[in-house]
Amino acid sequence: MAEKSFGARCVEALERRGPLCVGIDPHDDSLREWGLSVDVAGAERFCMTLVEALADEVAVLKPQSAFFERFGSAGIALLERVVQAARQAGALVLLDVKRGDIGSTVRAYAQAYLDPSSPLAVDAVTVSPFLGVGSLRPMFEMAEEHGGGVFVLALTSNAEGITVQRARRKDGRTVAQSIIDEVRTLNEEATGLGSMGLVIGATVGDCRSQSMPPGRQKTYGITHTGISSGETAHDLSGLNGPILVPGMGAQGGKPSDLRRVLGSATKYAIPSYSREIASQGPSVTALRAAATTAVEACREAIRA
Ligand SMILES: O=c1ccn([C@@H]2O[C@H](COP(=O)(O)O)[C@@H](O)[C@H]2O)c(=O)[nH]1
Repeated sequence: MAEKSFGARCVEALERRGPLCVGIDPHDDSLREWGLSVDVAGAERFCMTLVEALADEVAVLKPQSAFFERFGSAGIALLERVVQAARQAGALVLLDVKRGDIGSTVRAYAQAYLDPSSPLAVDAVTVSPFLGVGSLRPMFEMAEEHGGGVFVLALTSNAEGITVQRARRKDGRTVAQSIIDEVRTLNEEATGLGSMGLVIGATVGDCRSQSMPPGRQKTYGITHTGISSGETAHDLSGLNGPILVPGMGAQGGKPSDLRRVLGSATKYAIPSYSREIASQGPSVTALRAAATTAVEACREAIRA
């Protein structure tokens, strides 16, 4: 049993370091922009420079597993080194790996990422709920047991997600809302912030805001079918979990979107930038300055 839950560690990190996650995505283009070779050696230089610049200042670092997996076993070995270096320097590491499968297989994924004895153990992972949130139970259990966190995709930042995530169920809720509701239930017993989070892109529609005029609120009832494409009207009240907010920067999301998309749940938002911050490298000083600018803008937007 871990000493502290991921929720508690997340609160501490966000309070001490500010609301920011920086993605470690060794894209071909990013490697070239830094004058690096598009291979494991180039990716290693890229990732370790980001770790050197940011791991002792930024609350959460988020390696994107795909960019490592593409190099085969050498890429996975690099991912292990990056995770270890980032955690040693004090950042929480959220592995963006979006796993999901039948429960018995999810258990193996949970062992891979959330069992502290695994070579690839991280603080938290992203998971895909599209085989049913219930199929992810072994991941939630492993997280509870070892103080890990799980971020469930609900409203992703890409436009293609809309057709699936905003589809309406027979009970009138969107698929996304039903995922949000299941994650809310998982956090019900938590003392302090729960460890089960959501992924909600900065580019999605407005949440169901308590500050909306009453006349407008009515249109967001669960049986309503006329929500425009700009309003997902998701209800995050009582979630009591952290929310990873990708889509910031390169995909067009801005700090001023946080309130619109998350409403009062903005308190535990973790806005996430990958390419935009990396584009300021390879200078360590410039990377730090970019992270400082981003965290200050997000902090200000969350406070507003
Ligand atoms: O809804 C989602 C979920 C995950 N991502 C991931 O975040 C980064 C975004 O990179 P940028 O360079 O900041 O656009 C990337 O790893 C995605 O796989 C997301 O974009 N949207």
